Amino acid sequence: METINLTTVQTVVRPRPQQSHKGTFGRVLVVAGNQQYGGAAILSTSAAVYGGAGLVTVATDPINHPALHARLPEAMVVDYQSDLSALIQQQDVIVIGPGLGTDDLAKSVLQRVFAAVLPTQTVVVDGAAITLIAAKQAQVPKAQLIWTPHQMEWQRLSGIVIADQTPETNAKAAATIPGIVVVKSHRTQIFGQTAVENPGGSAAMATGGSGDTLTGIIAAFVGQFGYHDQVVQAAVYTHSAIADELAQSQYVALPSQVIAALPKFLKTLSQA
Ligand SMILES: NC(=O)C1=CN([C@@H]2O[C@H](COP(=O)(O)OP(=O)(O)OC[C@H]3O[C@@H](n4cnc5c(N)ncnc54)[C@H](O)[C@@H]3O)[C@@H](O)[C@H]2O)[C@@H](O)CC1
Ligand SMILES: Nc1ncnc2c1ncn2[C@@H]1O[C@H](COP(=O)(O)OP(=O)(O)O)[C@@H](O)[C@H]1O
Ligand SMILES: [Mg+2]
Repeated sequence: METINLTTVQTVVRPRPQQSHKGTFGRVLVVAGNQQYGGAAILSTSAAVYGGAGLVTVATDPINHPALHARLPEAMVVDYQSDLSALIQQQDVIVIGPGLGTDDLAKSVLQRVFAAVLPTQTVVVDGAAITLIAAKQAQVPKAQLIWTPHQMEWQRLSGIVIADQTPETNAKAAATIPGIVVVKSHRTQIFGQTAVENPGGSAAMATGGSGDTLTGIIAAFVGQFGYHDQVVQAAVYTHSAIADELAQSQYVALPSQVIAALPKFLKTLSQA
């Protein structure tokens, strides 16, 4: 399997056009975070903001609102149980699933969001959203989809047990699923028009919230650079390349540190 190539990443992340405004760089809605997993909502939303998305809103449980306002004043915050349909219409990218849970409330949020999504929008389907779809608790929406399962979620979605997940079996299963599939592991594989493996990342990333963070980076990249294989590849590469830099001097690469490093890393990439 070919690996993600740095030249591709540099082609995606270009300097920002000066004649621009916040609307130029994508509107992102993150639907995430139940009462237990507010951190997942904070990480995904922060990664979208620090990854350069122009306007970011998070729909989450009200218990998470004060923390979000305090940690991330750039983001707008709404109750995920409110009617989100008008808000959804305004978005370019919707992330759904990080820390959403799999109870009835999560199901109802997921079903209502999917019912409002437009075919021209990109939906990043992660975590609990994948688990619920795999359990046939929600239908796959007609949209530009990006799936980000870890190996256990991929097992649920594809039916391939982790021990049997190889580039060949994964590619075959991904071909039956609409959109781009990012099978996350210690060597993440990305299946779209092309199939590539991410050469980066390490055990320093094996800590809760790493995947939540990736969803926000992907959303920010699609919001700025469009829905393409190469854009998703660039997001996966960026996530692990920053963690690799941190891991040179740290035992763990904390997701919030990866997020904090995004603006500088992207500036350097854009100047290459
Ligand atoms: N701060 C927070 O609020 C956090 C919230 N989280 C949320 O918690 C929910 C449950 O997520 P989990 O992923 O823990 O639960 P899951 O039940 O989906 O999967 C975790 C299980 O899969 C196993 N596994 C095997 N291979 C794996 C691989 N390559 N990568 C990851 N796991 C692998 C793990 O050992 C574990 O037993 C998600 O919605 C997630 O977004 C987590 O992201 C942790 C942090
Ligand atoms: N040992 C490892 N080597 C490389 N990357 C890893 C390793 N462990 C985890 N990662 C990366 O960290 C992320 C974990 O995602 P996920 O399990 O969904 O995390 P969470 O749901 O806790 O946020 C993925 O991008 C995965 O590729
Ligand atoms: Mg996850």
